[in-house]
Amino acid sequence: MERSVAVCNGVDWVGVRHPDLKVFDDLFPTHNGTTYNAYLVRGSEKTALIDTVKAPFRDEFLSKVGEHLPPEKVDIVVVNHTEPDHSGAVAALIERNPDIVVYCTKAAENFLRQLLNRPFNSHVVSEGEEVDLGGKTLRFILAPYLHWPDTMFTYLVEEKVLFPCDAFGAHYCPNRLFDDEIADFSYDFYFYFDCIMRPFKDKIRDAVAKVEKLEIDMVCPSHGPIRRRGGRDVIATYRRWAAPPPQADRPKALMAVLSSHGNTREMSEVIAEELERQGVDVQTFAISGMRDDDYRNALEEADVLIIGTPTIQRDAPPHVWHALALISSVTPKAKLAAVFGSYGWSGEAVKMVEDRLRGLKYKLAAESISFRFAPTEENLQTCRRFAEQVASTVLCEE
Ligand SMILES: Cc1cc2nc3c(=O)[nH]c(=O)nc-3n(C[C@H](O)[C@H](O)[C@H](O)COP(=O)(O)O)c2cc1C
Repeated sequence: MERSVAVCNGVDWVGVRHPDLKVFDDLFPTHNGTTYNAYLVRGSEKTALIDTVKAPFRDEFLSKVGEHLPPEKVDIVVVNHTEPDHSGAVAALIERNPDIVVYCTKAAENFLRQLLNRPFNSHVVSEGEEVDLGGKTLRFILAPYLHWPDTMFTYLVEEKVLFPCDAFGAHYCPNRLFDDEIADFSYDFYFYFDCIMRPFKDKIRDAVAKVEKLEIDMVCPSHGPIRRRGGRDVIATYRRWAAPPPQADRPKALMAVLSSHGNTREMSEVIAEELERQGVDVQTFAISGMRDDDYRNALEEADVLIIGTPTIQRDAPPHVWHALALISSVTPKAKLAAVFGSYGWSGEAVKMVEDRLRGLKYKLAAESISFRFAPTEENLQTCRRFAEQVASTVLCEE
């Protein structure tokens, strides 16, 4: 079994490696495995753990803690975030020491009640609150939605070390622990941001503003290498990746269209032309051939999302559902949408897409329109009025 690793004065890594993991949370591919990082901080009077590990790895984790002190002697376990890959061994700590105190946010305390399903001692922290372990001061920084509502960061004042849980992390399992000992892993660092953090760009900006003020020598995330060399850099990188969309002179419409026989496309062309005439820039994507990333970037700059879909097999086509599924993977600039399309006989798709957008908390900029097969001149005039209505709603929202 591996041993713990000294991080800095009074701090040891007591986490575990999971190099064989192929898919994290049954959701995200992890080509280079991951680590579940946990840290032991020892003051002259008290000892605290910062996060734990996934439950199946609890024995290895407890054995690493045991190199320093019996696990039942740990006074505090700081739960920066309750997701089971970090809180999975809290139950084992409570079993060994029912007096241990869980330091966490209010949301985390609520979540832990349902995750642990047993009584536990807790201390709900407030923004900037500190606990003195005896020459080692832990300060708590609330960072809600990075990436759950419960999240906070912990800062070790004397050593200038930030423990930001999932923020600034990476699913990457090298055989050494520190960034200055291993090869470049910037791809995995970005991939992690993209999968986990990107839907919360506004929250990232809030959290980054708080930690940028701190003196930082090291960033110790809960997954992947410890940043001994590039702590400040990763914070600046997050600031850049989470920047608000650039200011534009005219509002932007993202029009995503699928059209088997050209009927919905014909409608889209008239709608785009009218939107441009009304002062709205239009970026059109052919849904079936687009690159997801181009469309995701466009979602973060668009003032309105317009979906054009035919009805195929009494449904919207799978590519259209995929385009809708991608919305929750980013931070859309606006939650305004419109839907149109052609159909043959039953025409379910437009209404289904409209319902899905409402479920994603979008507001409709205009009443949806749909026509049978090839649009007539009259239908195309309705498309123009639809575009006028969309443009007027967008311009009012500006
Ligand atoms: C494979 C296939 C399945 C279809 N299934 C339906 C359907 O279930 N209900 C319906 O109203 N129209 C259905 N249609 C007809 C199309 O919705 C219609 O042709 C429409 O005008 C296509 O618009 P587009 O050219 O923009 O793709 C189907 C068309 C295709 C090619």
